Amino acid sequence: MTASNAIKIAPSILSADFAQLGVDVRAVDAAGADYIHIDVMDGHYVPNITIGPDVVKALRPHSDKVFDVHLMIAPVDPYIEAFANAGSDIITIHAEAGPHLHRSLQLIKSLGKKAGVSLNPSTPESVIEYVMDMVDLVLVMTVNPGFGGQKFIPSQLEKIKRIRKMIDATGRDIDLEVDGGVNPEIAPKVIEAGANVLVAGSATFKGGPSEYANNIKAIRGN
Ligand SMILES: O=C(CO)[C@@H](O)[C@H](O)COP(=O)(O)O
Ligand SMILES: [Co+2]
Repeated sequence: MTASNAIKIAPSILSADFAQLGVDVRAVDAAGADYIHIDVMDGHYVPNITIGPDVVKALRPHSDKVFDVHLMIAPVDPYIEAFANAGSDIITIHAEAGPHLHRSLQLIKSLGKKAGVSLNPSTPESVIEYVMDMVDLVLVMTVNPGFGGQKFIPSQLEKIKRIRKMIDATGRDIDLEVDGGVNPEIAPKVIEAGANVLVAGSATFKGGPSEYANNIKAIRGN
């Protein structure tokens, strides 16, 4: 395995202590996180409300790690620039949320950010066929979006395998990220299927700050 396809762990701060998010971002950074996964929910596209661009901006000075911003917003286009300006490195949108996927990806790229597309468990991989030349990351949701702490949906392993083939066929360095219910037992299965970025919320933050490094190590499998 080369450095470019080494496994990356992206703690989802949805499971952090919201009363001291900056402290928890520093803690997972120091504990070995590769990306900081930030779940943005609008109470419309998903049945939960989390954080906005001002919070991303406030967190930015707390870590130099990649800010992997997962936007669960519809329509998402009016908010992309604010999240870019807030310090996002990767901006991931849901395939159906733009509402025009190609246009949304063009916007993200025009702002100089890496662009990701997220697929819900019921969304087929065919929706990304004609935008593969624009994406830097494909996110496979292995739970329905909206909440942390849900159970991994095994049917998504086949989708991960198919997307790995689509990515390899491009010859480009595109992250294949898996999000939802990932823990040390599930991690080897999604890696085997072809994922290289593992989001983990509850499995990273369980047990409190003294456990973050052990938890990340256990998910990474070393
Ligand atoms: O985007 C989402 C949920 O919509 C995720 O990022 C979850 O927050 C991951 O949490 P765990 O399933 O790992 O607890
Ligand atoms: Co997420």
